[in-house]
Amino acid sequence: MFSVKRLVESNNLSSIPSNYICQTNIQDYSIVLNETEIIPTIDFSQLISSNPMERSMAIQKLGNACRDWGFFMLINHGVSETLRDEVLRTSQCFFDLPSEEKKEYISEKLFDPIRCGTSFNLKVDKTLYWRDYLKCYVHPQFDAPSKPPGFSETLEEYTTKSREVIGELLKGISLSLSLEENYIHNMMNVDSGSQLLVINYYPPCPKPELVMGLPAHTDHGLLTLLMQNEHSGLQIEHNGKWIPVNPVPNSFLINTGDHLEIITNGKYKSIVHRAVVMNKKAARISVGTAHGPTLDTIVTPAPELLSKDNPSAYRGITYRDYLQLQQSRELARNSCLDYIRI
Ligand SMILES: O=C(O)CCC(=O)C(=O)O
Ligand SMILES: [Fe+2]
Repeated sequence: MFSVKRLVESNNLSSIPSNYICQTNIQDYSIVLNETEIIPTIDFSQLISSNPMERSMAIQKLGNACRDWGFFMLINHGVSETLRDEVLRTSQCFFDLPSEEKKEYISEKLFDPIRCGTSFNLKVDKTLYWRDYLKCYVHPQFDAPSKPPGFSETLEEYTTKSREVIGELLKGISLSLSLEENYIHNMMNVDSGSQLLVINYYPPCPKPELVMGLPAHTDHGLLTLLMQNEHSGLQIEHNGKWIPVNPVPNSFLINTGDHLEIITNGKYKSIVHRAVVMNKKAARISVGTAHGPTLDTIVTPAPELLSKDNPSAYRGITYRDYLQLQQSRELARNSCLDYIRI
């Protein structure tokens, strides 16, 4: 399999092949950083609290985080550290498998249930990105590689738990918009919705400042739930600056996706983020689950949120067509949302 991990392991790399050198990366670095900015933290236990006062305050905080940041850390979510560690450990084992054993999963077909590959989309990428990936659709039907032992079972348990967490967050988000608790669930067919697991593997790099793990982009779907191993690399764009994210241990990172932006008619914007490579010695692993509607759902702004002063700003499009649109283009900060904006 064509992979950055193999490239790094097979050559004693001291220089970076020219097709990986990212032109914009270095100058981009100059706008990085303002560590004093405080990324919001949401306490999941308060969001599901039986104390109405506590819950309503948490919902308000959640709404503010979605409106002002499109990004927050989630603590006290109830997913055990053991399970998270096992996901990371078995993911490493998957990427360590000999190429022969991963061959059957190599695919660039968007709707193949299991796909592994490198960069973003080799058909359209002008520069190659310093990441290998495994993507599996885990809902409504669960699919995952049968190797290494225990991988599939661990992923099934983890992705079920992450769906439960996202389900509660979406209830809180509906309420934060003064909609009925199950509004987004019903409108987006969330219970039978699509969930895509993406495991990113960023190998060590001798000159990390020259490459990019994933360029600036937004995620499709309603919400993405992300965790990572001990190495950093995620940056989010906030008020025109790149903010490096150093997650609180054991927290999840949650970001709003394009489809939450559509249904809220732009109130909760899909956040631009990217993954830089920072490590010369160790690999970074991040595990994301993107939660969306069913593929056939036509996503439009919620009529309840529209008015004469706030007319619909997005054309309706099925989730399937949107995914196809995203895959046909380079990954870019100007998300496919530009294409459906009215
Ligand atoms: O690796 C990360 O932290 C971010 C990954 C990401 O943005 C993605 O998979 O869409
Ligand atoms: Fe992303």
